[in-house]
Order: sequence, then structure tokens, then C-alpha cells
Amino acid sequence: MKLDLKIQPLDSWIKKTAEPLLIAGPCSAETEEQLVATAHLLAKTGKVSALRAGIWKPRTRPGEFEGIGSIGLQWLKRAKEETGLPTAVEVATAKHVEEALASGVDILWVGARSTVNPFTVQEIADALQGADVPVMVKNPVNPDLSLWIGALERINRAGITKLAAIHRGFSSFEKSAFRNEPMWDLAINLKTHAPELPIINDPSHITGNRDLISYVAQKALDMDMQGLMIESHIDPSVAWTDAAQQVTPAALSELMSHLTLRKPEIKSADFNDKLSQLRNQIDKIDDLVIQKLAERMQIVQKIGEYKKDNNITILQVNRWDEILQKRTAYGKALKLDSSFTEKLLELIHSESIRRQTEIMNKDAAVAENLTHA
Ligand SMILES: O=C(O)C(=O)C[C@]1(C(=O)O)C=C[C@@H](O)C=C1
Repeated sequence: MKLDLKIQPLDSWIKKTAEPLLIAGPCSAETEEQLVATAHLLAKTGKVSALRAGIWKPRTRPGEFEGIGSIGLQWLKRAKEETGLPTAVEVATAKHVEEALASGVDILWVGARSTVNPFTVQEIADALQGADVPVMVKNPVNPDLSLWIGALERINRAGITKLAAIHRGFSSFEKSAFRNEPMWDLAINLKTHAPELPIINDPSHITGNRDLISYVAQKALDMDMQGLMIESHIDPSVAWTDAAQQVTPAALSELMSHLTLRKPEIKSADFNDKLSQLRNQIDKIDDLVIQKLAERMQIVQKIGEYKKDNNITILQVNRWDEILQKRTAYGKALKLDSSFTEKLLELIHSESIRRQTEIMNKDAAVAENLTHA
């Protein structure tokens, strides 16, 4: 389903100084000197198109540094005057929006902890009514695509058409090398729903670790994301917040120079001929896969009827386990990744169960309808 968003292209609201688009700056504005000095070094790299800095910081526990507050807006103004870099801040309340707009901040973003809350997002959207400012919406903390979409829609309905999404990863129960799981599928899903919506990747928050930033940044570019937002501090070792994920402007410049830029498409007739030949082969195979899946489901239906007539449970763990073991081993022999084969089979099995449940409940549903009639 395509979303009904009115979006202006990214180029209409941010002037790229280099490819890929890079928004950089400290996690938090700490002092005027720290912010302005960082901004100068970032501007000097020639690779940064906008300066970010958190001045209102949502913290998990009270008593932690909650951002320098409104005074930081003056520092951002000075950084912009001296470097020419447009500025970006996070807003979480109507008051933040008003103050940021009044002091000439160029780009606003809605943070992950705000995106989860429709009341907060609506308050921000209401405060944005009539403003011609670009807004970027971070994914919610929890992996819920509808919340992300809902927040984008609310901001868009307030008349904000200079809109982008920021992919900063999701909280997960499972421990991994990342601070926030990228769950790329969710970002890809958003892109499928709204192909014209620019998505900017935030490898700093995904990794929580400066050593992993380039890996995630490269993957984001390979996923055709439109830019990167990376935290940079003049001296990360003394940063007041998120020290482990910040890089110096020099390290950032070095990191960017090692990224490979790939295009979503090219005009070469040769390349496109070869690509469409290969895609034709894929189309034929996909048709077969779907056809075979449909045939499999017909048999599942028959088994369902048979089980019903004989009062046999839907779930047959031993049979299911046998399928899982044998097909995964077969897939492995054919060079398929085992976890891919397992996921595919699990999806098929849950559809089998759904269908057989429908069959089992058919008469029950009729009976229930009759008693309610
Ligand atoms: O073999 C069965 O009993 C089936 O109903 C088929 C099937 C399957 O999809 O392969 C479905 C459910 C069972 O748990 C096991 C296997």
C-alpha cells in the first residue's frame, strides 16, 4: 500500500556539499566553544551539509545531563554565521519548536522517544502548522512501522512537505554488537510504502560504537538511503553524552572517504539489457515458486479436512520437525543460508496452520453465527 504523503525532494531543502549527504555534529551542544570549534572542523572537511546538535536531550533517568537548553540555540546561530552550515536540532515539545523556529534553526527532527507517542507527535505537528521548515522523523524506539508512518503522516498533515525519515535502529531484547538493532527490513518496508520519502541513516545510534559506524553507513548506502547523520565531537573522549559513538571531524572525514557510492540505476543500454535478462529469469522462477506454494496449500487444505474428519490435531510437531531438518539440510547442500531456509519454512508452516485452523473452525463459526442470529 502506497502512503499518501506530499513530499518535496531532498535537494529542494538541503544543499549537498558532497555525496553522500552528511549531517554531522556533536550528540549534545556542551559549551559554545565545543560546538563552534566542532562546526569549524566539520565545515573544513567539505563533506558536511548541515550541523546537528542536541540541546534538549531526553534522558532515561532524571539527574543525567538533559541538554544545555535554549542557550544552545544562540551557539548554533553563531556556528552557522561563522561556517555557513545550516543547523538541525531535535524538538520534543511545542515550546522547542517555537524556540527553534524563532532562532532560525534550519532543520528539525523528532526523536525516537517522541515518535512512539502520538500525543507528543501531534503536539509537535500542531506547533509546526504554517511553518516552512524541513522535519526529519526518527523511527520509534520499538520496532513498529505503523508508529513511524503515523508520525510522518501527522507532520505531513500539518503542512510539512520537506520531510524525511531517520533510521536510527530499534530497541531489542536480544543482545548484539549494536546499541539499537538496525532491523533493515523495517526501513526497506517504509521505502516500499513511500518511495519518494528520503531516508537518512543514523549509524551512530544504531552502533553505539564508533568502530562499527562505517560498516553500517556503507550498508545504508547500499540500501539506497539518501544520506547519513553521524555524531562528531571535537574530542569524543570528554563528550558529556554518547562518548563511545562519537568521532572527531578528522576521523569522520576519513570514514566518509572510504565509503563506496552506488547508484540506484544507470542509463547504459548494455547494463540494462543484461539486467533485464537476469530479471526475466527471476520472474519465471518467482512464478514457479508461487505456483508451487499454491499447490502445496491445496494439499494442506486436504490434510486439514482429513484431520478434521478424524479428530486429529493441526500441529504435528514430529512431522514439522522432520520437514525443518530435511529441507534445511537440503537447502544447505544447495548453498542456501540455513536461517533463511528456516524462516521461509516457518512462514509456510504458519500459513498451513492458519488455513487448517480455518477449516477446523468452519462449522463452529457457522454454529456460532446461528446461535447469535
Ligand atoms: O503433515 C501435516 O499434518 C500437515 O498438516 C502439513 C504441515 C505442513 O505444512 O507441512 C502442516 C502442519 C503440521 O504441523 C505439519 C505439517
